[in-house]
Amino acid sequence: MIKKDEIILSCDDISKSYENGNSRTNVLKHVSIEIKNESVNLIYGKSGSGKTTLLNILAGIDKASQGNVYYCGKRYGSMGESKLAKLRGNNFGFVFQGYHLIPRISVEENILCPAYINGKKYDREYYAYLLQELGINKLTKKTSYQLSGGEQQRVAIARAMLLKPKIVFADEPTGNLDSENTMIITELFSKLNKEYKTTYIIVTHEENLMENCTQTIRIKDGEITVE
Ligand SMILES: Nc1ncnc2c1ncn2[C@@H]1O[C@H](COP(=O)(O)OP(=O)(O)OP(=O)(O)O)[C@@H](O)[C@H]1O
Repeated sequence: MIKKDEIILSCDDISKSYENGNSRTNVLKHVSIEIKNESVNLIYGKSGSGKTTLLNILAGIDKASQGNVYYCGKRYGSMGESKLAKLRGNNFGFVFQGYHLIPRISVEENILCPAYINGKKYDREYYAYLLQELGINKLTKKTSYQLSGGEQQRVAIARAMLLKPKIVFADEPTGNLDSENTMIITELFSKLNKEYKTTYIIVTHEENLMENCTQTIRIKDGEITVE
């Protein structure tokens, strides 16, 4: 049991279902989770088990059919859309499945996007540090068309980290990457967790993706399972 003041994010009895004509699919069933501040959390399960749906609801970019999500004790449902967008912009970083880079602008502009969108200054030294750590400093003038999958993923990760978010939500950040790229990324996550106290919520197919993770949330057919 985590102490109340140590919980940065939680959800309480979340369910999500989709109506399709006469049929109804229950994708998440009564999910309750507590995420400790400065922790590393894996959401692990098979394809179709509901991991992405859960991640998106925790990040406030999708809505549950039932139940509540709380950031530092504040309920998403009690905030309007613009307040929730502000909360996301100020506190969250996102690594989406499939990168979601903007195609026609440069790598540098892609990485700096969160600063432009949220009207925020960024730390230039830290930006250079991210480029160095991720091995993408020679790519900044290229566009995403000119990058390999692994390079695109590392750019997407630099973008997620730029504003030193309190929580990074990462959907399969190392999916389809080779072991070298996977190591670069998980080592950076561990470093930033220690140095900048970043909390991670990572969707993965790889149960042993990171050593020293705080908790592994196992999900099967939309339900949390304890093994
Ligand atoms: N908009 C939607 N309408 C209907 N069903 C949906 C919708 N979005 C997701 N689903 C279903 O919900 C289930 C869970 O999907 P989700 O993407 O959360 O799984 P996942 O565990 O992340 O899968 P993967 O590892 O393959 O990405 C799947 O069966 C999917 O088909």
